[in-house]
Amino acid sequence: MPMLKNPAQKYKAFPPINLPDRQWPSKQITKAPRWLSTDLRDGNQSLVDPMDGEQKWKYFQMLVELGYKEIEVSFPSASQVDFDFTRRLIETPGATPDDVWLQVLSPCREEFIKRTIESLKGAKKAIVHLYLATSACFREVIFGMSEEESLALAVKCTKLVRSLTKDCPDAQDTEWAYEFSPETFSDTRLDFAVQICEAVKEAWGPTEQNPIIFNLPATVEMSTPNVYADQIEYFCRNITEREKVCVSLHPHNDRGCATAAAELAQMGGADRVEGCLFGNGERTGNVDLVTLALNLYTQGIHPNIDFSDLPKVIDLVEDCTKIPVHARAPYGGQLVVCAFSGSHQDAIKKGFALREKQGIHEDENWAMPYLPLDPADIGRTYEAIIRVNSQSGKGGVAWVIQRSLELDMPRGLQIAFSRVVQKQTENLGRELKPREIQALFEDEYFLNKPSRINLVDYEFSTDRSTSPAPALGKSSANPRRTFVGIVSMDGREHSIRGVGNGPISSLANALKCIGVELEVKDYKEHAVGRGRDGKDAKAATFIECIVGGDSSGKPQTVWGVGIHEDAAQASLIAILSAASRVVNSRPGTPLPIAVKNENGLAPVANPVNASTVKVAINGLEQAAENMNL
Ligand SMILES: CC(=O)SCCNC(=O)CCNC(=O)[C@H](O)C(C)(C)COP(=O)(O)OP(=O)(O)OC[C@H]1O[C@@H](n2cnc3c(N)ncnc32)[C@H](O)[C@@H]1OP(=O)(O)O
Ligand SMILES: CC(C)C(=O)C(=O)O
Repeated sequence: MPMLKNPAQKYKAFPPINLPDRQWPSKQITKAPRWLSTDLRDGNQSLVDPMDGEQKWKYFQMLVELGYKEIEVSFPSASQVDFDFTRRLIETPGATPDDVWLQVLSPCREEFIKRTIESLKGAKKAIVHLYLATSACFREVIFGMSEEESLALAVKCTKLVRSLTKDCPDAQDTEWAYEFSPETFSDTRLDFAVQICEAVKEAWGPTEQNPIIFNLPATVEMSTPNVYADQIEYFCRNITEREKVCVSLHPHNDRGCATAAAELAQMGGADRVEGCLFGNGERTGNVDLVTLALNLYTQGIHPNIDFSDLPKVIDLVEDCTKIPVHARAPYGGQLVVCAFSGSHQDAIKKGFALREKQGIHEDENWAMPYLPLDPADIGRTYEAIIRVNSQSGKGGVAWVIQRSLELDMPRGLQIAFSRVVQKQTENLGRELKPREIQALFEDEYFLNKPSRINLVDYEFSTDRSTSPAPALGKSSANPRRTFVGIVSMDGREHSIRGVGNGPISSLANALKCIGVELEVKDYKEHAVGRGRDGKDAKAATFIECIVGGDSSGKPQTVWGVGIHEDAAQASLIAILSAASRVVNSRPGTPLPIAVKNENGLAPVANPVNASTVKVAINGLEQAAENMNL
């Protein structure tokens, strides 16, 4: 059947509440409400496979650890599992902390109420919760009961609970509280909701110290959240002896507005909120207690619930409910602290850099583009924040390399490497994981494998008679340097020689002998790793080179990266990394090399083996001492 052309013939708009002097819109939430977790009741009753005793046990312990002080643990008259679970919580020494209230639910039926209260025998603190239909729809459809009959039943059952609990001489070991839910409050004539609660209040006889809980459920969410807030404010203003009443909310999420409804209704005067972690519960679920708590937290109000290790909570909830937390669920969803898109990544990276630069302590002043909460506060790692796919830009790639290798890439290198990543993400048609990006970087710049070109042995000499010329980062007073050495390329050794203003440029010049023409354009270095006393620190060098020209004759930019304990060696490695990339970019591998031995040095033909590599390293270490970059 198609959707109706005129839905008004079937569905009626929810009428607004006549409350012209409503106060809640200008109120602010300034403290955490009393929380009631109904994960083990409303959450559990809506699962495909309700939790068994062991799962409920684990879940209860987690709720206690998180800081919940009121927990609806069961519907004891419904099943033996629920009854036995309630008994286990009471009978197992230490299972229920002294400051935790066990709440149980029962319909307004005498035999069910008796069984329910039987399940609570010996509890330290217990809340008996009854519910009864009060809305016209529910009364008429479920019971065929008038308002008067409904009120009479509520009073009768409340008196029964009272006689079996706080008035019962045998039940004095327990501190009793009572909760009544007019169902569905949000669709009940407001004056009747107040009237039935007045009657129930009188029947129970609450005190200021032990107020009666009126839980006002949006059993089915039927209106915009402002209407619920109006209803709650109306109730709070009209119920008498307000100081003896705790007004509780129980929003469901049929319209997807449960969080907003709970927040606006607290502004309307409510004291307490019932819900489930990650919004589990009937149909679209109960209001999400995680969202509510962390919404408060990000307003600077501690919710009195500790979500420092949210991933652990998610694991247990998913394990017990068999319902995965949605990837986009507020705060907990896998993707909610991740940025894939370039501009988001760029903003977040800059935000973290600024925090570091300004020396802002991790516990202070959070002002981060796109991230309303510091992921570290809820046990989420920064590694997961920026993820790289084809929508990502240089900022995200740079973030990953920064966090994995501690390399602060120059902007030009970020741009160059992000093209490599982009190509790979498009080729694979998927996200690249940080370790894959790291591997791609190490591979691209020869950080974890030998370069195509390696130094076997070499030395520098200084020619003080040569007139000085400005060199990169050098004073013009520097003498000319000559590089003479042996490099291996694809297993063949070659003697090379070059001159320049310093070691970098003389090596670059020498590489012409093997057909690689590089002009060093820019050079940056920084320390990596902060070992004690800087001892374990390494130098990372980034060198930007201009290469002679591609087939169209256009000069190309090539970056090389070198990392070494010694800064001088790091820069030579960076040059070789750039040179190897030039060689790699040429068609055919290994290359037929046109060796230009312009200095008259004969190529050395023996291939590289382990011992020559060792010689190369020793040679580099020795040479470093003499180097003046
Ligand atoms: C909004 C909520 O979440 S309320 C909580 C809902 N949770 C549950 O229902 C889970 C546990 N429930 C159960 O195990 C069963 O429904 C039981 C044990 C409570 C009752 O089982 P049964 O007697 O077989 O009845 P059934 O499951 O068909 O429930 C409907 C009956 O409950 C009655 N009922 C519904 N709500 C209430 C209430 N608040 N007070 C009294 N009776 C009620 C209905 O009128 C109906 O009675 P009828 O059979 O005389 O017409
Ligand atoms: C029992 C009541 C509070 C309930 O679960 C509801 O109305 O949704």
